Parts: sequence; C-alpha cells; structure tokens
Amino acid sequence: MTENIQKKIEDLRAELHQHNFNYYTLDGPTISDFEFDTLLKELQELEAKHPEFYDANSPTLRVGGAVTKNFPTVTHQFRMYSLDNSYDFDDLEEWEKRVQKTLDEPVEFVAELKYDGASISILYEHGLLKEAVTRGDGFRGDEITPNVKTISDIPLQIKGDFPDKFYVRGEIYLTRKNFDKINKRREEEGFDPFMNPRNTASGSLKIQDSAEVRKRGLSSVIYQFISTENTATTHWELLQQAKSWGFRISEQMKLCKNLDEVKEFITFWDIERHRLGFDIDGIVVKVNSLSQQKQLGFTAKSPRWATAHKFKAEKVETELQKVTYQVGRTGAITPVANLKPVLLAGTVVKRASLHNEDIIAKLDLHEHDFVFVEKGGEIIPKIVGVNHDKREAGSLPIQYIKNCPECGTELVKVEDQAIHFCPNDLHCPPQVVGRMIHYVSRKALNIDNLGSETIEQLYRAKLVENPADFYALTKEQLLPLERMAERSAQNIIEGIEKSKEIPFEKVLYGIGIKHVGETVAKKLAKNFQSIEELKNATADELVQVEDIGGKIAISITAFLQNPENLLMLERLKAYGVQLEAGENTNEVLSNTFEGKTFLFTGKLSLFTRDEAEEMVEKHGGKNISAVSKNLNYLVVGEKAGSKLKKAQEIGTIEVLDEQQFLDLINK
Ligand SMILES: NC(=O)c1ccc[n+]([C@@H]2O[C@H](COP(=O)([O-])OP(=O)(O)OC[C@H]3O[C@@H](n4cnc5c(N)ncnc54)[C@H](O)[C@@H]3O)[C@@H](O)[C@H]2O)c1
Ligand SMILES: [Zn+2]
Repeated sequence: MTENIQKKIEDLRAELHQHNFNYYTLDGPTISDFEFDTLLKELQELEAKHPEFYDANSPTLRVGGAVTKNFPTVTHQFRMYSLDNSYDFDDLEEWEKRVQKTLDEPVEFVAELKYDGASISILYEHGLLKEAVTRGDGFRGDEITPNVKTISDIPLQIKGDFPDKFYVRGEIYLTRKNFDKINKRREEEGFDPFMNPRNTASGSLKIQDSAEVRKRGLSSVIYQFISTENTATTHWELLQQAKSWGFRISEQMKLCKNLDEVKEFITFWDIERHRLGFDIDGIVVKVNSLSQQKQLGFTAKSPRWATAHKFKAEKVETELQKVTYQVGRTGAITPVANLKPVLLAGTVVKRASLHNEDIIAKLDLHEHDFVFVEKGGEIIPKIVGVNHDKREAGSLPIQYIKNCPECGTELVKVEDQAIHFCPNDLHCPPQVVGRMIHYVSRKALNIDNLGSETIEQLYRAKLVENPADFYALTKEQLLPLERMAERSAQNIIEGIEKSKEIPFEKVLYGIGIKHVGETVAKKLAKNFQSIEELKNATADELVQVEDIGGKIAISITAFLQNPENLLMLERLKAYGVQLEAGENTNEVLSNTFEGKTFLFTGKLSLFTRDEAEEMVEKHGGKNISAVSKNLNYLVVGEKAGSKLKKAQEIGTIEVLDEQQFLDLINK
C-alpha cells in the first residue's frame, strides 16, 4: 500500500516537472492550467498525508521555472515567489481565516487583475533602469535587460523622489491586438501562428535579438515595489508612488475593506474580463498593510499574504454541424468546425478551429457529434472533447480531405509539421491572391491604394494573376470595377508607378519566396547585388549568409528555378522594378578580410552588431551565424557565453575583443 502511494507521489512529481518544462522553458504547455492545478493539488494532498516522502525538489515546494543557458544568470536579491491559487470561494475564505487568525486585527485587501504573461524583476539605481531579470527558479533568473528595454511602457529613466535603489516586479504581457498582428505577419511570411498571448509574450522575452523583441509590441504592468527604504506603509500607496514615478500600474485595482468586496470584484471581472484588451487568468488578493505582510511571511513557495483566485475557462456543449476546410494565403489548410451557434464567454460562437488532422484524430471526432467548446488562453474557441453519450449509432468518423477544396490539387503534409498544404502555390486562387496582397503590402512594395478587395476583384476579372500584371494595368481597366472612382483609380496607377523606386531588398521580400521574411530579404540583398547573382547562388552558398538555414536556401533556389517565377521576374525588370541593389549600399573599403569569416557575441559596447557586421562586409569579410570550424574570428563583448566556450573547444578560432577587432581593420 505505502509502496503504491510512494509510486503515485513520484509519478505525479515527474509528470508535473515535465509540464513545468513544457510551460516555462518551451512555452508550449500540453495541458490546461486547470488540469495542471488539479494534478498539483492532488500531489499536495498526498504529500500532506505522507510527510515521510518529503522531497525539497517537489513541484509543490518550488517555483516551476528555470534559468536557461542563453542569457547571463543573475541571483535575485529578494526571492521571487509563486502564488497559491484556487478556483473557488471556499478556499479564499479559508485563506482569509488563516490570515485573520495570525494577525488578530482588522485587515484590508487589495484586489488586482492577474495578468497572464511572464513575470519580471527590474532593478533601478539612481533612477536608471539597471537590470531586468526573469523569475527563473525563483532564486536565480535570466538577465534579459536589452529585451526589456524595448518595451515602451517601461521607463528607462524616472523622475521624482524615490529610493536610490529599488526593484519593481511586474508582468510582461501581450495585448490581443498585438498578438493578432504578430500572427498576421507570421502567416504572411509562411510560419505557423502562435498559440496564445501568454506563451508568445514569454517566448518573446527569450529571443536573442532585441530588435526582434521590439517588433512584438509587448506591454508591462507593475504590481510590486521593493526597497529597503520605507516610503509607504501599504502596498496600495507604494503602487501609487510607483505610478507617480512613471511606472504603469493596473487601472483596475480595488482597495477592499473586507472579503465580500473582494468577492464582488472577482465576480465582476469573471464576466467583464472578456472585454479587456488582454488576457487575465484570475484575480490576485493581497493584504494591504506592509507590516501585516511581514508578519505573515512566506511558505517555501508563496507569500502567505497573497493568494490567487483563478477563473475556470468557460465550457459549453453544442452540436458539430460539419467540418469545412480553409485554404490560407500560404496554402496551409485549416479544418474548421462549424457549430450550432452557442453563447460562450460573452460572444456567440459558430466556429472553432480544429488546427490539423492529428487533433481531429485525437478527439476521435464523428459527424454530428456533441462537442465541448472552451475559450481558454486561446482567442479562437477550441473543441476540448466529445460527449460520447450523445453520439448517434453508426455515425462516421470525420475523414480529412485529400484534395485542395479550392483547386483540387492533392494536398501534401510536411514531414515535421502536422499541417497539410496545397502545393499549387502559383495557381491555387487564395494563394495567388495572397501573393499579390503580400506584394503590395506596406513593408514590401507599399502600394497602399491597392487594397485586398480590389486585388480580389482584379483577379476575378482576370486582369491580374501575379505581381508583374499590376504594371500593365490601365485606368480604363480599373474604372468598371465595383466602387471604383476616377480619383482612386488614378491613385492606384500612380502608386504602382511609384513602387518602381522601392529598393531591391523590399522587392525581394515582396515577391513572396516562402520563408523569406523582411530580415532574411535584407540579408540576401546585402550579400547578393542583384536577382541575377541570387539566381546563380547555390544552396550551399546561401546558407553561408547569416540567418539563412537549409530550409530557406532550398525554398529560394526552388523559387528561382521555376520558369513561371523567372518569367515574372523578367517582366518586373522590364517594367523598371528594382531587381538590383542601388549604389553604395555595399561600397567596399578594402579587402583586408577577404576569405575570412566573423561572428560577434556578447554585449558589444564600441559598436552595435549591425555596424560591426557592416564593417566586416565593407572590408571584404563574411558574417556567419554559428560557431563551427569554418569560423575564423569570434569577436566577444561583455558576458559572452556558450559561443565563446564552443570556440575555445574547437581551438582553431581566433578570439578577439572589440578593440582588437578595430585594430585588425586598421592594420
Ligand atoms: N498548463 C501547464 O502545463 C502548466 C505548467 C506549469 C504551470 N502552469 C500554470 O502556471 C501556474 C503556476 O505558475 P506561477 O508559479 O507563475 O503561479 P501563478 O501564475 O499562478 O501566479 C504567480 C504569478 O502571477 C503573476 N501575476 C500576474 N498578475 C499579478 C499581480 N497583480 N500580482 C502578483 N502577481 C501577478 C506573476 O507573474 C506571478 O509570478 C500553475 O498554477 C498553472 O496554472 C501551467
Ligand atoms: Zn489549392
């Protein structure tokens, strides 16, 4: 019997460790928070009954995250804790009773939204942002200062009368609007969309390139202020002070005289949260008085002076009417469940994404099943289960389609992805239209008077089939289109004409080579002076360029070998579109570095990474992206990590500091 219990405890610990890893390190949880919390609670109860199986490493006693090898590790001066949580009011009342019992005096609470993102601790010294660190394992975290500095509502310097040294703690999160924007861009660039704002926010903070982090549009909210100086006596006041010094605090906090007021706040936001522009997963309740907080103290994992009341994802049952399939502009197929309309989380839901074939199989979905639909962290509702009791005898399992619903081409399934694609990228209607929409988009050829609707009309009227056709359009052809006025037709023609001045790198992005996003296009244009040069490059040569891996290289060569694409490029060139780099983007100053490869790592202080790479190129060298035997020089800034170690192991790579690099140029 005890053996069984010990095994049960150990299995639960192992399982929870794995989920922590999926959630914190991979940003890809495989179960819902509710399921996770239920397992954790089960373990907690078993451990309480069986103290003989105590283990300091148990997930019940430790914060779930970890430090990574990708950033410098920093030890927290003040530990970062987790929060006890629960899904019902009984537990909240229990918590209040314990608090009252310890304090034996009136207690005030602050109720706050529990923002669903990633926590951060930021150190300020003399009013300047000094260091930003993730929670990690609670004792030590990843130092991600450059990434946090890109977040626009986090002040780099503050004004007022504040302690010389203090920490603010807060949550970094993504608004739904910015989350949608990111996914739209990913779709345009041929990547899978991200799952939900929380994982995307957390993942964004771990990107190595802070310019890329900036593009994500992260937000912050500060919910704790820590210093050794006493500037206030309550948590509430501290936050108001923080606000006056320039920090963003939540607009929805409430000071509560008693638990009933807390409950009111919780009940209100359980409904109203759907109208916020961001995700919350519950309400945090804190004891307001700082001296009372001190008296209450901490358990191994959480403060006793705070607790979280979490919201359950709403779940409803409805009937599956049929499964249809959408073809995206990149050719990706998305199965969609069409549902009998049902009210869920404040909106009427008629459709739910089924993501891919594997998910349909895992659900074992049959025609006309009654399904459970949930709106959790994801924006789009998802089907989480089937009510087997209501399944009609003899109903058939859903069969995934074999051919493209738009053009009939047989679908392909990419090896390492669960998704099906229509490979007919040049003639499948949504893909043809998608490519033209991409071509005129702001970051490509920027023909802003030409909207997607007009492009669809032009395509239906058989006036355009690929970007080169735009340049043959006349005003007379545009005028008969629906809702087309003389003036807008004129603007479109002028916009098309003006796009001939758009530089090569943007054209490269615009022609829609799969996996060639903005950054890759820039790198390509830097390394290859014209489309001709690019055509002549082999896949091996392409992968020498930083940021270009095998998958991208193959996609580029395939694109540039296709006769239809070549014809389109010929025509674009004939119309005067820039298919060569302009002058002096790549002037060569010397050939000092000819045949030599460089890589920069760590925090650079004499120049930025972009400047450094440009210097290498201007002196005839090449930048590569990984440490290998092909690398000649590794230039290291402050806090260089794994790349330096690897270079030292290889042994043939010369390691330079920034000054030595400059000296090398001048030699
Ligand atoms: N689905 C999974 O596989 C999986 C795995 C691990 C963890 N989880 C989820 O994460 C939870 C554990 O994570 P945790 O330790 O970060 O606890 P938590 O997320 O439940 O609570 C602590 C965190 O809340 C955040 N927070 C947001 N608003 C706040 C506010 N106003 N005041 C204070 N803190 C605020 C802070 O970042 C803090 O670190 C689990 O209970 C589970 O729900 C899920
Ligand atoms: Zn198709």
